[in-house]
Amino acid sequence: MIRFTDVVMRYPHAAAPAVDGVSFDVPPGRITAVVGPNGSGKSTLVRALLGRLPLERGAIALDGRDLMTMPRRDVATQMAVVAQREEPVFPLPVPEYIALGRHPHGGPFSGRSPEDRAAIARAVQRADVAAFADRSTDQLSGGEWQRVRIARALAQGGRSLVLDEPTTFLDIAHEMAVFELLDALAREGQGILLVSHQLNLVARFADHIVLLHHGRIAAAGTPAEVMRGEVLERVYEWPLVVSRDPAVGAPVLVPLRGRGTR
Ligand SMILES: Nc1ncnc2c1ncn2[C@@H]1O[C@H](COP(=O)(O)OP(=O)(O)OP(=O)(O)O)[C@@H](O)[C@H]1O
Repeated sequence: MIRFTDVVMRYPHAAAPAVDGVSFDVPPGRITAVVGPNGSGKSTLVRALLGRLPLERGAIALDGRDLMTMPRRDVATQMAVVAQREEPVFPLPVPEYIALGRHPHGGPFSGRSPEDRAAIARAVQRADVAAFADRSTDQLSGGEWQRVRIARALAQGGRSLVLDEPTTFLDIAHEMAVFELLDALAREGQGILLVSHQLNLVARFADHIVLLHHGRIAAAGTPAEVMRGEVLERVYEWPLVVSRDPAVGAPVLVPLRGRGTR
């Protein structure tokens, strides 16, 4: 489980914190989604998990241990992260890139043990990237690269999986496949932390939604509790309505045309 407790984060020389007093849990067996407008602090929380930015205040615990002082290799065996952006410094064959996910688990031959090979094969199958196995990472479309990065995180394994906008660049079928995959992983017991702008899909798949606004939690709870028109309209500063989609039985947000017109 990942636990954020009163987390405050500030970029160097910034007047205001990017994350300001945020507390929530990412328990096993659940999809916890963090949503909010551009610049609301979502990726900054992920940067903390990656150890890229220190906390000004508060704490982040990973399965009860202080994440900020844990050896990064220990962190990597328990939590896999698909960051928002990542360009490989040099091209790698796709299977070798995915095998990097096994690196924290072993020594110099990591990626080659029977256990590693099984984890990699399963990740390739679940992320549906077998078709790119003979390519290198610089020969992929944006969506294909995204899926290969998800495969690397699945190969890495661990009890927690963190994904920052994993369906950017994906077409409808592959986007749905990723949400279905996250749902399956959660039902198998993984704790999923998902940052996404896809509010309607989040409302269908997430168990718990944390809505950030200017670095603070504007609302948190079940999709029905957070997907309320007046809350979302205030946070996103755009006229919208929230209704219930009879086809899928989940709240659905419809942005309206033009500011102030209904
Ligand atoms: N490297 C940085 N240096 C200074 N300020 C930054 C830096 N990265 C982000 N910020 C600021 O911190 C705040 C939170 O940014 P963050 O990237 O966490 O937003 P976000 O919610 O992930 O947005 P988006 O939806 O656009 O990805 C914003 O005000 C942003 O301008």
